[in-house]
This record gives sequence, structure tokens and C-alpha cells, in this order.
Amino acid sequence: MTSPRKKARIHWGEEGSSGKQKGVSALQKQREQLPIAKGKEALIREISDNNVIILLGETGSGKTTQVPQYILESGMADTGIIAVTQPRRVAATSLAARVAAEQGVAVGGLVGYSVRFDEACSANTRIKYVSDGMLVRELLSDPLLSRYSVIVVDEAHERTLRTDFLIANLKTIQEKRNGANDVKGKRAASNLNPLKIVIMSATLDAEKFSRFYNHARVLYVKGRQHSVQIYHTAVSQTDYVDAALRTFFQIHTDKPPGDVLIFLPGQEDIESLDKSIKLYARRLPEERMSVVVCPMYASLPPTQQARIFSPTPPNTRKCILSTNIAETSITIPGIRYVIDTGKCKEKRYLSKDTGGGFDTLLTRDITKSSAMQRAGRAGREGPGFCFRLYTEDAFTSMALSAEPEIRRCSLTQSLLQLKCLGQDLEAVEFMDRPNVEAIYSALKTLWLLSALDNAKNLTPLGRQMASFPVEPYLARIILASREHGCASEVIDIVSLISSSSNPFVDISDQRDAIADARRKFRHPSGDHMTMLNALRSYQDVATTENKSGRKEWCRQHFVNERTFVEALKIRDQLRLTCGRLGMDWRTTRADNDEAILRCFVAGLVQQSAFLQPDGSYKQTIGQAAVKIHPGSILCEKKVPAIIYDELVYTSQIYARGVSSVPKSFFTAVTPSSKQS
Ligand SMILES: Nc1ncnc2c1ncn2[C@@H]1O[C@H](COP(=O)(O)OP(=O)(O)OP(=O)(O)O)[C@@H](O)[C@H]1O
Repeated sequence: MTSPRKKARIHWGEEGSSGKQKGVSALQKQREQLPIAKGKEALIREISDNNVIILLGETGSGKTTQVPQYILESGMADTGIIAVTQPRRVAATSLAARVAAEQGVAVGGLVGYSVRFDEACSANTRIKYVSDGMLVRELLSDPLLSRYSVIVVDEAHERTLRTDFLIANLKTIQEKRNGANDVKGKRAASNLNPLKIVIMSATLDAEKFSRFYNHARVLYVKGRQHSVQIYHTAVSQTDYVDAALRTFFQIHTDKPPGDVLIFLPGQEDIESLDKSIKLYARRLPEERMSVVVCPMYASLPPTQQARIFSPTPPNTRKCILSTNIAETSITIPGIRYVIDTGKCKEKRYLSKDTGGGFDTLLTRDITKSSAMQRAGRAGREGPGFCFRLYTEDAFTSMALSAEPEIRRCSLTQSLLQLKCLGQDLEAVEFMDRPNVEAIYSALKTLWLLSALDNAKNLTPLGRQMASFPVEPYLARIILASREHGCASEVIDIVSLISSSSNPFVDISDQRDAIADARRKFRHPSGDHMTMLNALRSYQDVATTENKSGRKEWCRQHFVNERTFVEALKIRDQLRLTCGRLGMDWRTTRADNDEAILRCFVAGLVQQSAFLQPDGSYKQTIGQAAVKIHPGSILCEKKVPAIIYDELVYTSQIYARGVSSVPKSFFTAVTPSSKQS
């Protein structure tokens, strides 16, 4: 490997900069200097006079942090809570911390947040940053969202399935709460607390949103606080990881202090760049600033994600390697340089016709919207720089925004939630209609899980499934444990599956050593029971060992302590839901593996494959040939039938989280009326 300085330099073309630099000191002064502050009075007036406002403003103009505070301070929302939705949990939690600091209060008081499996709110909370999924969940228990007087839908351009679900439902909720004929005015026929809706983004097709909300008023916030100088490569870069490496060291050797944020598509690229940067950084002359690398991706446990916000030590340059999880809404203190590879991973439903029948992540070029959001992460605290690893022509020819998730992802969970609200996917007025095939597939999945009956009506079991804060198939597994008397074991395993990362560390070149270290957890049936054994062993260790003893035990056994800690929290939530449904989560049949696996078959009936005469596995529902993932303890085995937690699509389709089950289990869960 050559030294970073010897690698070919990348040549950049400069783009005109905009905006002006302003000094910042105290938080209040910063607030006053935000571009949005100039329009505060007008903004409050417009929100007060209109039921729906579409608000566009450049990244960093102050929308997300200031608009909720303006609404609060105006007294407009005195009858309820102000909710601000975010597509990503890290944005919700970090924004709550920032706005609480601006208000001079602790998080969880006046300003709080609510994300899946984590909440900091109290009876005093008036501004609540909430993940879009959590607000959808609240709809199920409060279909008119009556606790809220203003709902701000932020980063609406991302068009996540849950945001689209909210946008559709908010329209009808507002009609009910404000009175059906009340398009512009204030309170009309209804006795309910009226609702105001604010839709926000920096990069939005404002006209489309406006039309959807009966030609709602569109407002623009002009300007950004700090300039961001954008550079494009002079020629296109085929190896974006290598180009990012070279650009990072160009910045590190040539540019003044300031942290660097690099956008990459996924975990694999992040891990590879992490290694290369560390390797090269060690070779730098001692007098140069040192480098600290922080990875950031969705499956990293929240405590590890939080490292990106911690202050950079003196004489050090922090380099954050992130997926698009850090693309919108968040301000990472210290970031002055952004490197944008121009790539992202996009969730897409692979249809059964093409051998799929599942959601998978595919690498693709980003959109203009994403490029602008990424550049916007620099220049939050002072002027910034964005290095795009693609040409200006490539930027010009990018699509404006991504295809909405509703057109490309599995609709199973949304359909179940709509059914609980007495609605049908076909009948709801969405901004963009879902595909017929995706609707059909979701109906079929829910029917196979017994959440819907033959007439597509919600069953009592389906309603119970929707109460759990997990995917329908996992909820089905938990509910099946009622019949089999093994709720305790099943909830433990489901908690581990629902955690943000795998409990087992998988290092491809150490698989033999890892298998050896974990031998005592191994269960012949496969990964589910093995996970349970590992969790139970960890709990034993946790009661006898101190912190460093636990850490050492986890290191020796190649297991991820953070996953166990997170799983135990999730377990509390799942047990609470069981309690609310009158289900006893204490039932146990630790000696009966068969009972536990039967529960998993009830939920994973579609996620199963049978061994073929040629030694491959073929999906029982769907056409794809699947391989057992090399990280699974069953990877070397040939068993007649498998169930799995997920399929991952790389060079081949791999099943992950695999257990072996007798074929006879499948006929038991599939009533004779159900045929694939
Ligand atoms: N956690 C933080 N630490 C330091 N400064 C912050 C923080 N959060 C916000 N700010 C400051 O407030 C400014 C406005 O942030 P805000 O999130 O409200 O902007 P926005 O218009 O919503 O941008 P975006 O569309 O990118 O989310 C930032 O540019 C930054 O200067």
C-alpha cells in the first residue's frame, strides 16, 4: 500500500458558494442569528391563520429546531402537544437534546422524544420529537391523535412508508377534528381540539404536497446561516471507497482543523474504509494531528452511535463514516468537511416473479435531494466544504428525489395497522398509490399469519399482533407461545432478533476460533436456540461478575454485550405488551425445544425453505434458491427444512438466523384452507 500522500490526488472543480458567515456564541444568540428568525412573526401568523402549511427552507436555516419553539412560545398550541416527526431515531433523540438545551431544560421535561423502545417524556412535555413509526403506532390507540394540537412532519421529502401513512391519515384526522368544510379557517363544526399540520423539508416537491392538502399555503425560508463550498471531481471515480480515502487524507494534510463526515452506502464499505484510514493514519508523521474514526450505521447500537456527538479530543481530527442515517436533520458538532461518495443503499421489495418476495437493500446512486442534504451537514456551525466524488454533470443528471417507499417496500405492517384503524390499503388516499402486487403480497402474508381471515377481515389475533412494537411475524411468534406455554423463552429470542445488532460477532477470517469459543451455546437446532443459550449464559455472568468481568467474558465468547443489554430493555417492553393483552409471559418450557420452535414456525411460515435433491434450499413460498449464511451455525449442515429471520441479497441470496425444523411442523400451522 502506498502512503496516502503518494496516492494520486483528486482534482476538483469549484462551484459558487452562497450565504454569509456569522459568528456564534451563546445558544440564544445562535437562535437569533438563524435565517428563520427573521421571518418568525410572519411564520407564526401564517401557521395561526392556516390549518396546513408547507414550509421549505435550506438545510441549517433553523426549521427543525426553531419552528416548534416558535409555535410553543406563540401560545398557539396551548391545548395540546407539538409533535415533530423524524424518519430516523438518532435525529429525534439528538434534536430533543438540542432544543431542550435551547430552552434551558432537561430532556424529558418540556422537550422530550419518543422512539421505538426508548422514550423521554413526561406530563409536562409540550414539544415531542418522535420517530414517524412511533406516531403511526400511537394512531392505533388514539385514532384522532387527540393529544396533539400541532403535528410537524419533518423531512417529508424522504417519503418513508410511515411518513406517507401519516400524511394520508393526518388529512382525514384534520377533517374530523376541525370540521369537514373547514379548508382554511379555524375551528368549525367539531367539538374536538383542532389540529394544525406543518410539512417541512429543504428539498421538497412543494406543489405536490400542497395539492394533496387542498392547495395548502407554501412558505419559503430564505438563506442559510453559513456557506458550504461545493467541489465535484473533474472525472468520475469508479472506486468510491478508494476515492474517499484519498480525499480524506488530502483534507487531513492540506486543510485547517475540522472534523470530516464521509457518506458511504453501507456497513461493509464503512468497515473497509475504517481499516484503511486507521492503517494510513498510523504512518503519518508524529507532529501531524491524530485521526479518530467513528462508524455510524443503523444496526450499530444507540450507545455506539452516540460517539459521533462526543467532543473531538485536542489536536485530533474526527472522521465519521456514515450511511444516509446522518443525512438529514442532525447537526454533528465539529463537522466542517463532508465527503459524499454519491452512493446509498435503498430498501426495495424484490417481487416473487424475480425470485424474491422480500425486502432487500441495493446499492444505487443518490438523488439531488440527498446530495443537497449531505452537503448541508457541513456549514452548521461555520462555513463548510463538501467534496462530491462525482462530476458536476453527474449531479445535474441525478433524479430530484427517490421513489417513495410506498412504491417499493413491503406493505405488511402498514396494512395491518390500517386494518386496525378500519381502513383498507386500496381505499386510503395516499400521495402515491402502492403497487397492486405489493398489496396482494401483504394481504397474503397477513392471511398466512392468521391476522386476516379468508374475507380479508382483521382477526382478533391480528389486532393483538398490531399491539406489539415489532414486525407482524415476530408478534405472531410471541402470540403462538401462549398455546405452547413457552412465552419466557420465545420473548427472549424475539428481543434479541429485534435488537439493532447481532449478538454474535462475525469476523469472516476468524470463524473457526469463534465457533470454538461459542461451543457451549451451540444448539443442534440452529441459531434461535443458540441465541437463547447465549443470553441465558450472559445473564448468569451478569449476576456474578462486575463490569470488567462481563466485558472479558463477552470478548472471550465473541458476543456483543450491547446487544444483550438492548435486548433486555426490549424484553421489558414486550413483556409489558403481553401484560396489557392479559397474556402471562412467565410460562416456560425450557426443556422443550420443540414447543419453542413450533412458535417460530407460526411466524416464519413464509420465511422457510426445503432442501432439494441437489443439496440447495428452495423457498417454500417464492421461487428463490437460498443458501445458509456462513455466520450461521447450520451453514455446513443439510437438513430437510429451515426457517430463517431474514434473507440478505449479496452475490447470492443468504438466509440469516436459521433453525432446522421438521417438515411436519408446517402442516400444523397452515390450516387446510390455506394453500401457498
Ligand atoms: N446539536 C447541535 N449542536 C450545535 N448546533 C446545532 C445543533 N442543532 C442545531 N444546531 C444549530 O442550529 C442550526 C439549525 O438547525 P436545524 O436542525 O433547525 O436546521 P434545519 O433548517 O431543520 O436543517 P435540516 O433541514 O438540515 O434539518 C444548525 O445549522 C446549527 O447551527
